Amino acid sequence: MKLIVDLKDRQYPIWIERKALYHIDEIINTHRKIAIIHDDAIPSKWIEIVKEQCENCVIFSFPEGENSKCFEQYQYLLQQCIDHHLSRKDAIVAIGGGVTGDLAGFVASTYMRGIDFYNIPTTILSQVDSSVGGKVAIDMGSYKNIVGSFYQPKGVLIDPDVLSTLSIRQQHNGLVEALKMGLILDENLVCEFEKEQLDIEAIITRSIDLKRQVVQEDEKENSLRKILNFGHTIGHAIEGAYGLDTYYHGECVAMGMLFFIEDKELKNRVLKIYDKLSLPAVPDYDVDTLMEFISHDKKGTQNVISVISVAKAGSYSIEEMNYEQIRLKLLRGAYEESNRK
Ligand SMILES: O=C(O)C(=O)C[C@@H](O)[C@H](O)[C@H](O)COP(=O)(O)O
Repeated sequence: MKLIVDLKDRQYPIWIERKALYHIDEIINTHRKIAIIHDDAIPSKWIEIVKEQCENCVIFSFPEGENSKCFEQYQYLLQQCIDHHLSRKDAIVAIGGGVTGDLAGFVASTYMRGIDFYNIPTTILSQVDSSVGGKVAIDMGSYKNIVGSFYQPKGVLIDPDVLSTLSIRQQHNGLVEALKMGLILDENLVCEFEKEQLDIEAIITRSIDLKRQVVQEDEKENSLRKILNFGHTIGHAIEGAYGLDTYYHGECVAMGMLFFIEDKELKNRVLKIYDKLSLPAVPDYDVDTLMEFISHDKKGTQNVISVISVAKAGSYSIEEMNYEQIRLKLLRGAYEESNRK
C-alpha cells in the first residue's frame, strides 16, 4: 500500500509492504552516494539488504539508546558526512527506530543546510508514528527534542517483516503511540487493542495514516498537530526525570495519557490494555521535579501550556492550562477516576 503525504508544495510517499526492504529503489533514488545511519543494536541483516541495493554507500553507526540523541553523536555524524564527502545531491537513509530517525533526520536537515533523507523504520514506534511528519531533533541533557527542526523525509519505507527481531517490550512500547492515535482520533483503532490477537499490520497502517492526515493539515504544529502530543507533557517529564533510558518513550506516554483521561470507564478500558501490554505503572514521582521539566514543554508559553484531554475514545480537546492546574493534576495522581488503587 502507498500513502502520500501531501503538503501542497511538496509530497512524499509512505510505502507499507512486506519485503519492501528488498526494493528500496521504489522510494529511494539510489543513483548517488547514500549514507546509511543506524544504531549499533540493529540486526546487521537489515543493513546488508539495503547496502546491497546502493551503488555507492557509506555506513555510519552510533550507540543504541535515547542518550545518543545528543550533540556528541550529532557532531560525530556530521563529521562523518564531511569526511566521506557527502554532497548536496547525496542522501541519508535512517534505518532504525525513533532515535535513529530523529538524530539522522536532524543531521540531514542541517548538513549543508539540508540534504535528502529517507526513513526506513524498524520499530513499531517508528512505523506507527515517528518516521512520518518531519519532527527531527536531539535532546539536551534530559530535555526531550529541545533542539531540532521540522524537516520532512523524501520517503518512508515500512516493511513489517523487520519487526520480527524486536523485543516484546519494544513492540509494546511502540504500540502505545498507536493507542494514543486511536484515543484522540479513532475508537475503532482502540478496539483493535481489545481483540484477543493484535493485528499489528492493521494497527500500523491505520495509525500512520491518521498521522499522515494530521501532518497534512498542520505540518508545523500551530494547532491541530498538538493533539499528537497527547500524553507527552507529563510523559516527557517522567522520561527526563527518571533518566532517558529508564523507561521507554511509549511507556512514559502511556503514563502521561492517564492524567488527561477524565472518564472512569474509559480510563479502566485503557488500564486493561496497559495490563495486556505489560506496561509499567506510574512511579512515585516528585511533583516539583516533573514541574521543572514541564516548564520546558514546547507547547508552553510563560503562563500556559496547550494540553490535550480525551473524554471519549476517538475524540480530544485542547485546553490552555496554567502551571498550577498541571500541578494539581500531578498532586491528584494518574489513577484517579479509575478502579486501580
Ligand atoms: O509528530 C508529532 O507531532 C508528535 O507529537 C508525535 C509524538 O508522538 C512524538 O513523540 C514526537 O516526537 C514528540 O514531539 P515533541 O514535539 O513533543 O518533541
